[in-house]
Parts: sequence; structure tokens; C-alpha cells
Amino acid sequence: MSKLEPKIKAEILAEALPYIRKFHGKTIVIKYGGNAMTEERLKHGFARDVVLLKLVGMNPVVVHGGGPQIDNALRKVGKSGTFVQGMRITDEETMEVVEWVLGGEVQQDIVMLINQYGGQAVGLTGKDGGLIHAEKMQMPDKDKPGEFIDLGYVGKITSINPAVVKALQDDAFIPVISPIGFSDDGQAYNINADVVAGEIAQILRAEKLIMMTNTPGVLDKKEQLLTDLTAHEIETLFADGTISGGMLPKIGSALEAAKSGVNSVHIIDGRIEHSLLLEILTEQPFGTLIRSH
Ligand SMILES: Nc1ncnc2c1ncn2[C@@H]1O[C@H](COP(=O)(O)OP(=O)(O)O)[C@@H](O)[C@H]1O
Ligand SMILES: CC(=O)N[C@@H](CCC(=O)OP(=O)(O)O)C(=O)O
Repeated sequence: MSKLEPKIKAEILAEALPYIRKFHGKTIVIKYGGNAMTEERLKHGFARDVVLLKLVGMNPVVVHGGGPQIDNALRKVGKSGTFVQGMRITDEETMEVVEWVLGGEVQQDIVMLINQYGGQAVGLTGKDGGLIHAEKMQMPDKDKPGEFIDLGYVGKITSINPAVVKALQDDAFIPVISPIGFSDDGQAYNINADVVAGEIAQILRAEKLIMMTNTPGVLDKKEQLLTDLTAHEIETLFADGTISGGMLPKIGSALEAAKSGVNSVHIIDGRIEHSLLLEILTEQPFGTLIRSH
């Protein structure tokens, strides 16, 4: 940016005006994936962008992940992560690690950085204000019809109470949500962060849901970026195996959010500096747009 001529810099800033006006007062849910926060430079850029969005009048709500960070912590205690359809099998010891990595380290790191850049972030887990109620997830076993795979303490969201998030937004705070849900008896559950982001976006009637990850967006079998996907095209990608691993819950949640009225849903490359600003404040198409039909 500093190498650009002043005229071009000014044009880029002026280009942002209609978007600032359009999204003023609107809720933007940002899923910040663990794969997009592996470098310090990216984390700082992300925090600055979130603060900028808040200062120009938008209401960013951050839902963070931390899959790679959980993997690192598990390695230190001699464990390795096992995933089934993008969900981590979570035994009791893993759940403890998930709680301190997500609800502790990762969340507090993001809160601190946002505050460092002049924002007022507040970290929440599902326990705070009864935000995320969950129960044990039952995942059907594809190979054994009628049977389920035991994923341990992986949670399915039963309800979301957005009151605490709304109160914080009204008070100029930036909520930073960890994907940990709780049952009535106080059991913690590990929930995929894409699923939480999708449901939070729906319940808050967000204008936008942006999922920041470590690919340019959704890729086809030849690794080419798919800039735009309809529900029907997504079904085909699921069926022919183009989508796998962590992209399964991501696209599933993105599509659900689009169908439930979130105006625009995007999967973007969080490894590109200021990718959030590029998506929200410029004309340039960026990543994959998920359409409801
Ligand atoms: N069709 C696809 N297009 C892009 N990425 C895909 C696709 N299918 C599977 N993936 C995988 O999904 C990953 C992103 O999901 P995930 O690892 O959960 O990231 P995050 O931490 O951002 O949620 C990519 O790094 C890639 O390995
Ligand atoms: C059930 C389940 O898989 N939970 C995820 C929660 C973190 C997450 O979703 O992180 P990313 O967004 O970085 O992938 C996990 O344990 O990795």
C-alpha cells in the first residue's frame, strides 16, 4: 500500500464509501479459522481490520477456531487428533485441552490484540449468558446404517441465547466467541467453530457471514477457485467427493446460513493480509460466495 501513488490510494479509500454506508449498523459475523491465525502478522492484521470495521459503524462478531492450536497442545501431552467428517473425536482429556486452548489461549490472544489496536473486545464461551446450549452429537455411521459413531464430547447446538452478544454490541464492544457449548448439567462440549459461526449469524440476522480459512476459497478437483456456488452445485461437490475434511462443516454451515436469510456468505483466504477489508470494502470479488439457491 505504501508503494502506491497517492491518487490510487485515494481512489481505494473512496471506493470504500458505498460499502461503509451499506453496512453501517449491520452485523457481520466473522469466523476466524485456526489456519488463518498461524502467523503473528496475520493475527495483528486481523485485529486491526476488526477494529476498523467497528469504528466505521459496523457490528463485527468474531467466532474463532483453533484446530491447529489444539493439535499442537495435544502433541505436547503425547496425543494426536483424529477427525471424522471434519469433527475431532474428543475424549475427556482432549476436552480439557480444547477448553484451555480455545477458551483460554486463542480467545484471549484475539481479545488482547483487538484491544491493543483500540477496540473493546470481550471474550465469551457458550457458558457466558447461557450463549450456547449443547448436547452430545450423534453422528450416523455411513457404513453401518442405523448405527452412530461415538465422537465423545463433540457437541450439537440445541439452542443459542444471543442476549449477551446483543447487549455487548449495543455497548460498542466486540464479542469474541469460543466454540464451546454447555449442557444443563454443566458438561462442556467441543463444537466445530464453523457450525457455531453459522448459527450465530442466523440468530443475529447478520448481514454477512465471512469464513476466513487457509485456501483461496472452495476449490474444484483441479484446485481452481469456485467463485460462486449455488445449493445445487454444493450438493454435487459433496456427492463427488470434491469437498472433504474441514471444508465439510464449513460449506454445510455456510449454506444453512445463506438459506436462513444471511444476505451474503463468503469463504475467503485468511492468509492474505487485510482479506476482511478486501471482502467487505472493495468491489473486487474475493473467495467463494455461497448462494442459497
Ligand atoms: N474443495 C475444497 N476446497 C478447499 N479446501 C478444501 C476442499 N476440500 C477440503 N478442503 C480442506 O479444508 C481445509 C479448510 O478447513 P479447516 O482445515 O477446518 O480450516 P479452518 O481452520 O479455517 O476452519 C483446507 O485447508 C483444505 O485442506
Ligand atoms: C468438534 C470439532 O472438530 N471442534 C473443533 C473446534 C475448533 C475449530 O473448529 O477450529 P478451526 O475452525 O480452526 O477448524 C476442533 O476440535 O478442532
